[in-house]
Amino acid sequence: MPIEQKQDRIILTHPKGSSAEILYYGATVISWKSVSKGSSTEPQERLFVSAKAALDGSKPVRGGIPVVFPCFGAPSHPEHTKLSQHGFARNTIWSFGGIVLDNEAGVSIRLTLEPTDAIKQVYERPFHLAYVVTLAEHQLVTDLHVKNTALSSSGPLEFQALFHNYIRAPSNELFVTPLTGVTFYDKTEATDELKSQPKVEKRDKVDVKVFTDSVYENAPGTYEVTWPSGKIEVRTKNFPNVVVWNPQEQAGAKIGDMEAGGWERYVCVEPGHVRGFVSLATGETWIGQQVITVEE
Ligand SMILES: O=P(O)(O)OC[C@H]1O[C@H](O)[C@H](O)[C@@H](O)[C@@H]1O
Repeated sequence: MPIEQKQDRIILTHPKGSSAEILYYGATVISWKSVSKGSSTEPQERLFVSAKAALDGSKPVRGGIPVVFPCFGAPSHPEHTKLSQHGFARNTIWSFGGIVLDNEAGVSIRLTLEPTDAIKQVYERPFHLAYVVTLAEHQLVTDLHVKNTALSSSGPLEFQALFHNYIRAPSNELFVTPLTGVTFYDKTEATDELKSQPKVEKRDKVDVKVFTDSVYENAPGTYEVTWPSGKIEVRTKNFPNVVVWNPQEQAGAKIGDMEAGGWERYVCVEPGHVRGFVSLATGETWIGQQVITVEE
């Protein structure tokens, strides 16, 4: 069955062998298996999920593709003061919104989220989110549609959004490109003042062999993660920023739901709009998209 609805998740299966699993909790993609382009080997897992990750809805999933909305990191907007880090989209149960495609070009479903009672306690703005996950032979596509459903008198909806991709790859052997010359903010710095000082990326190939938490500003929008035996491309629309994060042991050992040495098995390459806010007029819809492709 190409689209199987279980109690807590949806499983997509493509006729050419790839598959994906999406939890209703957080609309979190927790598995994407795809074959390599030139080989007939079994489909391989392309995302990292910590063996210690909670998948029961008790906390955001440590791995896969959590959806970050409406704030990235600690809240900085006056309307977000009661929100927790990375907002509520990643720790709320979404609803099934239907099958979008079911053929060889793509197997695709939609999940939706509107303010729940719990969200209304901490966030006053009305909104409608639709998240479409599409599986192709060598590709996974995710689209987030944000609609401002408020009355016209309420002013624009201001939000941040990001796809927190945990890409499975050996972190000490990989490079993220092309980021040369791009301005970034280094969240590994010790003080807020240093964190807010722009730096310019001088490396042709960005590695994550040391604790890395960099927010690139006017980023090119298409990224490659390359390691000796593999390559993944992340192509994006409407996301001017990208975050590259790997805690290495220095910060990773302090993360309660990180498996031992987990930081050696992934890099987070997170396309988003997180410097400043998207400003969305009443009745309008904003769409952010990524296309992740296996290139080896
Ligand atoms: O632990 P979490 O709330 O899931 O956040 C995990 C990480 O997300 C992003 O990559 C941020 O840039 C990091 O600063 C943060 O540590």
